[in-house]
Amino acid sequence: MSQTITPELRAWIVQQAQAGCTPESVLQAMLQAGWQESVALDAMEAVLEAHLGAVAAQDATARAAAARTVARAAAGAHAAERAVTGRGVARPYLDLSGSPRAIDLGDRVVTVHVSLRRPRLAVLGNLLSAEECDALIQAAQPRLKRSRTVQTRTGGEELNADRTSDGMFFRRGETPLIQRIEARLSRLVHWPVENGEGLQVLRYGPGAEYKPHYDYFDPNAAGTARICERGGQRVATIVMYLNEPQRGGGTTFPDVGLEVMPQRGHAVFFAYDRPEPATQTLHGGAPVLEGEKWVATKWLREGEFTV
Ligand SMILES: O=C(O)CCC(=O)C(=O)O
Ligand SMILES: [Fe+2]
Repeated sequence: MSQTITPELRAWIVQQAQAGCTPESVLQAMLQAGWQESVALDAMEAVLEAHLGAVAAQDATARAAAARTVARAAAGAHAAERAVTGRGVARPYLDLSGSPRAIDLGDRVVTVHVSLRRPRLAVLGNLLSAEECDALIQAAQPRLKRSRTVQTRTGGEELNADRTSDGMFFRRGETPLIQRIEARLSRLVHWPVENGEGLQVLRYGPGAEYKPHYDYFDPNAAGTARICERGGQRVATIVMYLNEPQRGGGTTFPDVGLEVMPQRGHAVFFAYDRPEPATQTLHGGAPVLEGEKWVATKWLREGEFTV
């Protein structure tokens, strides 16, 4: 069957939500009708969120009650997704309900440029100031070494031919600047500072790249259990751009043909609620063609990452 969201399907989903049907039962009905699970979940979320937006634009009296019902259903769609996929736990997320152009984090107003459902991804602007970017580069520069990647085969670290950048890690909370940025990221994605790994800074020279990879640890690799003793799996990534190479160096997402261009102070957030390719979070740093590229990466774990 065709897996597109028709106007009839939209109307039916909204009707079910307004009639008080549980999101689980709506989802079950869609699965029985032959919908693929991921498409059904996307459809439910998309329709309910869009409906919520439309309701908010209508007159005030009808608005409040209808919005409450549909908001409950939209929240339920997330819950249904977690139930169906065996994920009973919270994950880092951006609050993009109502399609905001900007998110006020208290000390900074971050702009929202692109949001994607699958992979769960957002491109953000103004996450770091130019001064913060420069300060991170300055502090990282003397500590750079050829990048190593965590080796899931053994649980140790090794040089990796797929990754030709230089890198270093700050300790979590290492300096007031790092503390400020970590607290901001925590507010952005509703995730405890303690669940974050130390901030990693990478420098790519001309020709350097990071071939497409997943940030989660391969569940089938022998070393993964050991790595996950400290904080569990990785569940989300925030890549922050600290400068702008002249050409090349975008962050690519081959499953969806997306390339995010490095802009100083901007960032790409993506989340993977299970360690599976179905999350479509395969990504890489494309070769830098001219100039240098600097990024800071924050990896978020399921639980507290002990430093
Ligand atoms: O450099 C990039 O654009 C991507 C970096 C990355 O994938 C990572 O640090 O895990
Ligand atoms: Fe990565």
